[in-house]
Amino acid sequence: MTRRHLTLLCIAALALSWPWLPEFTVTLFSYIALYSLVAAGLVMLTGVGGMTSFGQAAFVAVGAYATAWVCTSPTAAAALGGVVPAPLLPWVGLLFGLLLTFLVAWGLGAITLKLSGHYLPLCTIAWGLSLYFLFGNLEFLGGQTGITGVPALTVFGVSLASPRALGPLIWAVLLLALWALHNLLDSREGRAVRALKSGRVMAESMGVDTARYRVKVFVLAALLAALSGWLYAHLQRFVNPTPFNINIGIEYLFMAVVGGSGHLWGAVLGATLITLVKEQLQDLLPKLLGASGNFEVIVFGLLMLFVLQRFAEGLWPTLARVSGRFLKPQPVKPAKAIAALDARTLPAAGELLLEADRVTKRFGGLVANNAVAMTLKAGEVHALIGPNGAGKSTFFNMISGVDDPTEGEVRLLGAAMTGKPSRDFAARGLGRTFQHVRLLGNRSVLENVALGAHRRGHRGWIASMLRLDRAEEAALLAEARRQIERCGLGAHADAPAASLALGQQRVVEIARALAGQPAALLLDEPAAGLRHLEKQALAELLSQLRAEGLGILVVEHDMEFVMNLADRITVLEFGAVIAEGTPAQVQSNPRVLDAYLGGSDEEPMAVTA
Ligand SMILES: Nc1ncnc2c1ncn2[C@@H]1O[C@H](COP(=O)(O)OP(=O)(O)OP(=O)(O)O)[C@@H](O)[C@H]1O
Repeated sequence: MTRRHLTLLCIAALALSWPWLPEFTVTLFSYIALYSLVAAGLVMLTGVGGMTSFGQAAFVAVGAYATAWVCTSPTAAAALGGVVPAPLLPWVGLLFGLLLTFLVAWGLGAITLKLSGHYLPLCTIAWGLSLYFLFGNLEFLGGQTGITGVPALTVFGVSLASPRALGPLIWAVLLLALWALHNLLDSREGRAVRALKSGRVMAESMGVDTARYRVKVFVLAALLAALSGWLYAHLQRFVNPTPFNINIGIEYLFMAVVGGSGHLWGAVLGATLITLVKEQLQDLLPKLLGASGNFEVIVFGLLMLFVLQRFAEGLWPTLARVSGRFLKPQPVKPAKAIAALDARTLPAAGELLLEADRVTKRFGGLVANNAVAMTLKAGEVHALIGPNGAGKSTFFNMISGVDDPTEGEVRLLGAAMTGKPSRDFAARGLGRTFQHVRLLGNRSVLENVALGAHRRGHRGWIASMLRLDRAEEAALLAEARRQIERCGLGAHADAPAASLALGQQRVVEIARALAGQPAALLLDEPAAGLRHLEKQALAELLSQLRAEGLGILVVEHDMEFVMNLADRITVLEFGAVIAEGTPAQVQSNPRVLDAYLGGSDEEPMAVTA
């Protein structure tokens, strides 16, 4: 039995037993599905996208209040001109709620998602509280009393007035949402969302518009919360502000984190556990202690501490590991059609790729780069060397769009790039690696490398969710596998990136850059951490890429590696270029010897040719 079979079996068991389950259990299961829907949005936002939100309860409220108002308010009835039949009003409420949520979430996201660190979670608390108090204070929404008389949902003339009747719809919505989210995560767009967690610089360098993706994930999570709110309003048949306060927002986050915030099924597991444990504690503790009070909150808090201490990634990964021992792996179906990916015509050897024209960078009074001029041509390896603190990384940032020069200009394939973000550099043909490896450690090498080809595909979120992107996805994965094999890591393609040695991870970064089909490749200390034979293999790979016409700029401390590989070398000291030329010219340059050895009388640079 595979994991998919087990999932289908559980769903079938729940569906078949539904008519015979006690009323109380049916209600409990319906609420579990409602909570799971919000928690699944939080998995996408927090676990996958790396943005913590305590304020999701407010979006549940938007969905719930929107439909309650549309279905009960005379103003809404007048606005609809009395033409919408009563059974259709909840569906108008759904559309209205989703639209409102979309606008509110887009607005809030555009303002707050630029914040990093603890500022973003604090902001989510702030707007979570604001929206909660807003609902409680608006007269037309019934103030603290709320709105009563919310009608039951009607589907094809059948009234879903009881939890037993509405529950199957709630579960169907949840399962459909999980299916769509699973598909999204298993796609080019999902990889881009995952990349958000490892920081703006890496994702942007792969061509991902991080600001846009952050807002999109935020809106998606908010829409799922609003959908839950809509179902909640028609299950409960009244709404008031209490279930949408900040405590509940924190509880939703707990559900995602306890279940496993990086896993969609973790949301369902977390929602189930927390709902059941709370329920049991509320019953059990007063009996045990012989007094009434909110004791369950105290025990609940302690249980949370225990779970998070023992299972930092939530319970789902452990459950999946244990169950994996008894389940067969899911067979991988080969994709039917291979779509063509975007391909660029690479410049001819000798053509100018990258040009830094008197690039200066000042940090306050410190001049990290002082009018640095440098070029990179197709079909050459150009090395940038210099002692620690010489300004190499700063320059690397200038020519890759991570930072803007204070003065001077950077041109890529003839286009002025100053002030443009890294993703525009990637789009124009620049691939790069990082001094400190930036991979998605728990994703496979294949997925990491496929991220490098992000810009070469086009299918969007909806196509990904509906699995209409399979041909393109197969092409992206095939391209990633080709680059992995080209870099000599074929045997590791399906292993998690973090399981590889550091040297191999650096090569994975090169494969990832190559997947974007760059014309210019910038490598930040590619030989660091590599053993002798690995360095030889890397040098061979880079020589081969040079022969194919790529222009390669290497920032490197390993002089033997540089001198044996580079065609030209630029030497930086105190932010300025002190020498430029062939390895032989640079090795015999007195200023270079001075910079490295503190005096030209000393031994020449320890380099073997
Ligand atoms: N964001 C920053 N703010 C202030 N100073 C900075 C910043 N980034 C770099 N510097 C300073 O600029 C100078 C050049 O640093 P940079 O990291 O570019 O050198 P490097 O040649 O890459 O050094 P290493 O080989 O050790 O990586 C250093 O004095 C550094 O302290």
